[in-house]
Amino acid sequence: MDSKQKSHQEEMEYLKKTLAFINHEIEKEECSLAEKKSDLIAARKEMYENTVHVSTDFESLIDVNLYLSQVHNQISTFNPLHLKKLNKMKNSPYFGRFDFIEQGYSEKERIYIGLHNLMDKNTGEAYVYDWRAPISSVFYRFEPGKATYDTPTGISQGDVSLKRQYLIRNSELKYYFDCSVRITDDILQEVLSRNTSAKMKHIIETIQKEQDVIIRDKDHELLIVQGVAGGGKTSIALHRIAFLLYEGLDSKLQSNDVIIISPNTVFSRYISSVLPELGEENVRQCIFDELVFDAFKGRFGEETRDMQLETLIHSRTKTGGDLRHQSIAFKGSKIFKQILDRLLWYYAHRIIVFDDIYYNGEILATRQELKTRFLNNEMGIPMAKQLKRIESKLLETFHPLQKKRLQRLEKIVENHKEHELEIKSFSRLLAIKQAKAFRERIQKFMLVDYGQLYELLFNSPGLLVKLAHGLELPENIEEIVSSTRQNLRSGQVHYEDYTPLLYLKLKIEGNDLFSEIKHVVIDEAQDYFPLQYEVFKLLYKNAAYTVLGDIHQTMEKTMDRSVYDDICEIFNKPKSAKLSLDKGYRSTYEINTFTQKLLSEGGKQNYCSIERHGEEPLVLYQETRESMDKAIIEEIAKYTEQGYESIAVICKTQAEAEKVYCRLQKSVQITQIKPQGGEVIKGAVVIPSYMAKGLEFDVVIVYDVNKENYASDFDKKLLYIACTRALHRLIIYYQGARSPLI
Ligand SMILES: Nc1ncnc2c1ncn2[C@@H]1O[C@H](COP(=O)(O)OP(=O)(O)OP(=O)(O)O)[C@@H](O)[C@H]1O
Repeated sequence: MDSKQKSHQEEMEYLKKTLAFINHEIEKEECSLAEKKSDLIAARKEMYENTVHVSTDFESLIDVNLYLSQVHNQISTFNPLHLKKLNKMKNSPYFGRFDFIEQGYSEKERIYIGLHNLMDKNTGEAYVYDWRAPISSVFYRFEPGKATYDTPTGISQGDVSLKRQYLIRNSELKYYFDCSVRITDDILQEVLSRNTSAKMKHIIETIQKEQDVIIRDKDHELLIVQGVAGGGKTSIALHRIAFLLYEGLDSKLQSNDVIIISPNTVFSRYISSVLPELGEENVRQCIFDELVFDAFKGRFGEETRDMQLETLIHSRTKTGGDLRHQSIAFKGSKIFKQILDRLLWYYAHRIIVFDDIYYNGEILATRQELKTRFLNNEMGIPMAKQLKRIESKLLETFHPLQKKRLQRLEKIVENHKEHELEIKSFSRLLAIKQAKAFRERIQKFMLVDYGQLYELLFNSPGLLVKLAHGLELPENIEEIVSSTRQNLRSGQVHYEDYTPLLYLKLKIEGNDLFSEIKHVVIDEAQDYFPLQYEVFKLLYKNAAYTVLGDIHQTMEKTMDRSVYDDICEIFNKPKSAKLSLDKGYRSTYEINTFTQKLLSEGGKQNYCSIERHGEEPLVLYQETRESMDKAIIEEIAKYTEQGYESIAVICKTQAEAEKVYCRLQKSVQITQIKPQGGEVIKGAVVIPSYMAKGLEFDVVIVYDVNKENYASDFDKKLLYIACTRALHRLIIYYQGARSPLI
């Protein structure tokens, strides 16, 4: 037997042995779950038989409670998660191996890497190591030769003598091969050439070295990643969460302690399967719109981000379009944050007018005392809370006086003939009325409202400009102020006003929510303005942050890398790092080459494409809208027949998508992706460009890229986002004159 055959035989034996162990564990786990289930049923039955079902008697409620807590305990031990993990491992127990001789030892260890740890607790034999275990990092980071990895007690060194990859499916070894330098070879090529699915998939078998560095980073409280389109940012974010949950087992980091801020709900649904696939519970996901709407409790919030973008796209050619753009940029800027801070100062120092507080002829506090108490806020308590404290203190001194006041009122009433017979009741009535008036008098200057304060900024002539003294304002600030004033007066609060409103609310009222959040992941970071980051900081005060974005995928604004400096400055974490990902994994080489040309000269980036080849993108002319529809219908049929699983017709706006959908659906099976819809992104879909952000499709057909539709820089960005969604095929249609952007 030659060494190759011997090695093959060894691998087959190892797989057999591992599978036998997994089957044994599955059997054990099934028995244990069955036992727990019958105990649970018995406990419920016992509770049902031994307790009353309707009662007002306290004793019997205590009884019910005792039984209930027993049932709850049993429910909490009934956890099928481990069984699920084992079943996944049965399908594919591991995907990699390396042989390692730890420094100071002579024995070579075979380290097999898979989805989860698999260890025989009786013998201590480790069949498989979890891909997140410290030693597994060697697989992702080193070629054969010297290698190191972090352990809780320091850095371990050793020698890697072999590195091997496997494809095991349905418990069968399909193939394996030895790899040396990087995992960019056959398996990666094979994975990337597959068709996409309706849900995002995990990438643990082919994580690249530079991606692994980000996933396993534990040293930074703020990690910023600038990555090209398709560079794996979202994938990395999710794998990083899985890693942190694994690492955090000791520090009790749980899925509830982590939150992902996603660009929209379609995207949230798209990524929702990755963590469960990795055997972790899903973490909370939230979009910025939800954050503000929840905070405003229905007071503001008719316009969504999608609606804002639609308006911006449509208003390009209309008067006022530019003003809206400038207003959005200004209201999200660092300068506007400074103005809001000054507004808060101005309100506290100049606007709140305290009164002397009298009751029953005694002075409880002079206006000066109240003001000093209010401004002497060394602990930085939020304004509303500080006022509440002062109010409580005043009420504390007021309460004992109420009795005295009543006695005094009784005396006064006694002297009034018409109330002779009802001295007590009438005096009490008077006392209640006066107490109410007293409270109202205090509350007049104790209540501070963020909405009214925001209005004041735009309603008081010259106030904003005065507060902006020394700051650089946009040229058309007067127009921005007057249009905002008009909007606010007519009850229209635009999406760009939400962030400043929320900022004021959080500053004034403070925030006790989300204190449990320990890690925040912000994906599509380029979509947010500095003021939104200020809001994140106020919301998730104690959290660490992973921020991932691509400055080339902004929509309504232009951006450069300095945005990441702003983010660092805002979060102000002692340990932060900025990393880049320059390699695009999503699209073929030909599509990547095409999309890079869409970036404007100044916006060119270091870009490196994966060497996966496919057909050149097509730019096709159609004479009429009807012929364009017909051609698209034919393309969808053709690509569906060729086995492509997801085909997107990307339109510029929701309005255009709506119309295209209505026409196409008469001839072809197609779904329209709507902002709040629950559609699965599979088969053929119609979607507006901005909603396609973060998603990917086997085939992308961009609809009507003509001179009118795609002309401005803003349009160019939408076009870039649309085209970079394609994995295998990109087709661009236009009717009339071709857009100068392509
Ligand atoms: N190491 C990898 N192995 C296999 N596939 C990968 C790897 N890295 C990225 N991919 C694949 O590349 C595609 C793009 O990844 P992802 O969506 O995470 O990128 P992104 O940077 O968030 O893209 P965008 O900013 O354009 O939305 C996905 O299909 C993902 O599975």
